[in-house]
Amino acid sequence: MDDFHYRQGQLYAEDVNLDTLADELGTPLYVYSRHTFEQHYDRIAAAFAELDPIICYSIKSCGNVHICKLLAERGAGMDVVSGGEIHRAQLAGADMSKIVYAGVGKSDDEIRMGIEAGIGWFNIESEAEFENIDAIAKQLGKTTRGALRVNPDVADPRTHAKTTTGKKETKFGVDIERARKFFETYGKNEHCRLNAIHLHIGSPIYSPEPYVMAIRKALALIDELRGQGHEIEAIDIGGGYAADYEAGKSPAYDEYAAAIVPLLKGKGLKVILEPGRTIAGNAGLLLTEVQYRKQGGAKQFVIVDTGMHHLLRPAMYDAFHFIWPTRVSREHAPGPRSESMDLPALETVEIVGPICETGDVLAKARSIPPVKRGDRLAIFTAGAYGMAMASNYNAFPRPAEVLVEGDAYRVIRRRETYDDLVAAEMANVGAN
Ligand SMILES: Cc1ncc(COP(=O)(O)O)c(C=O)c1O
Ligand SMILES: N[C@@H](CCCC[NH3+])C(=O)O
Repeated sequence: MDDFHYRQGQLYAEDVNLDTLADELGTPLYVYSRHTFEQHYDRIAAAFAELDPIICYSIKSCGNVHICKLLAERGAGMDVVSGGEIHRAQLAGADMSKIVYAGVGKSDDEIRMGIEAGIGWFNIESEAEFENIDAIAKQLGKTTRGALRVNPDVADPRTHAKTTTGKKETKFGVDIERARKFFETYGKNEHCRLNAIHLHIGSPIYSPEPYVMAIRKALALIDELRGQGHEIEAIDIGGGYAADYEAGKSPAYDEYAAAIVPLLKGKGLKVILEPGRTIAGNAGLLLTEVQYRKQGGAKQFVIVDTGMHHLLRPAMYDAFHFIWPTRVSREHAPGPRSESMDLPALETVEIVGPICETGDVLAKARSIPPVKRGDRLAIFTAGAYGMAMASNYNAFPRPAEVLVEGDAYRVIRRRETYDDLVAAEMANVGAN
């Protein structure tokens, strides 16, 4: 059974009734299922088991320390993109040798932090960055490892322009031609040993084909480099595996694995994966309460107590999130989650938040069962890039996060207060 499911018309996370939870903890509230996190991690590990990969959970998708900890305890490494994420991984007790660190703008302090922590690989995005890492390692009297991020110039046509990273014209990585020169120039440097290739082509990638094309290009490059005497130990194939925003739209892990594993088997390469969304997406939802109803022209607005400040994806990428009340009548017990649900007595509404932006829309022209002030709605598949991208815009405190474990739950991040909003500003108040 899905960990988020309806029983007699009431929404549960595992064995916890979400209306009762909202009565206790208030809304807006991010709710995660521990079981879903564990299942997703275990399933992706099982699908790729033949390769014995390092699965580096991409912290940026949902970085709560408690979540990182439960995945680290299952053996996950971590994919990080900043010093702050290294800090989170350290607090979660992750094995530092299983940390990969990507990002085009790593600062000197962050590089030092990574080297001193003993991370597995820096995923290197440019020549200037490589030189800097090598120089800093030398100053510290240490060695580290580098994986060159190669931009294979492939993309999934269904991936939003703002989240595709595998095309030539993005800021990420270097193209294959430059990669050859990169190894020629830096392949023998000692302080940062360049011995791996990194790919990350975008997110979400809805079919295995773009991975296959990218990996084929990377393997051809690795053959060439090995032919020239370079030792290549690892290939990091990145993240991007889809989550079920709408039922049945994303491939199962086995489908990705069936296409990818045969390409990489027996190649003498340590394989690294960086899944984020596919582990966290369906493991979380955002609970919200209807504040008001309002008519505007021909539109019926349902105004809720959350919005783009807590879940930016609809405003930023026109992303679809299935939204449904926490209490429904039998006829509205949700069937397949999709944009076009053919059920009786639905109402077409705009679900909007309280932010002073016209773009603060969670769902446009969406059919849902009729709701009134005080009813609660669940915004599904919000575990990835939900709380992680939340802000305090308009000085709204961010929601609490709660982790459900069977019939129990733990608040893993308390709700912010108004004092939290100004805490970092208070030190010098009155000092000028
Ligand atoms: C380098 C890198 N690795 C991994 C990920 C995780 O992607 P996803 O959450 O889609 O698996 C991202 C984000 O897209 C990324 O930039
Ligand atoms: N943040 C994005 C995707 C980009 C992932 C980071 N490279 C999302 O919500 O879907």
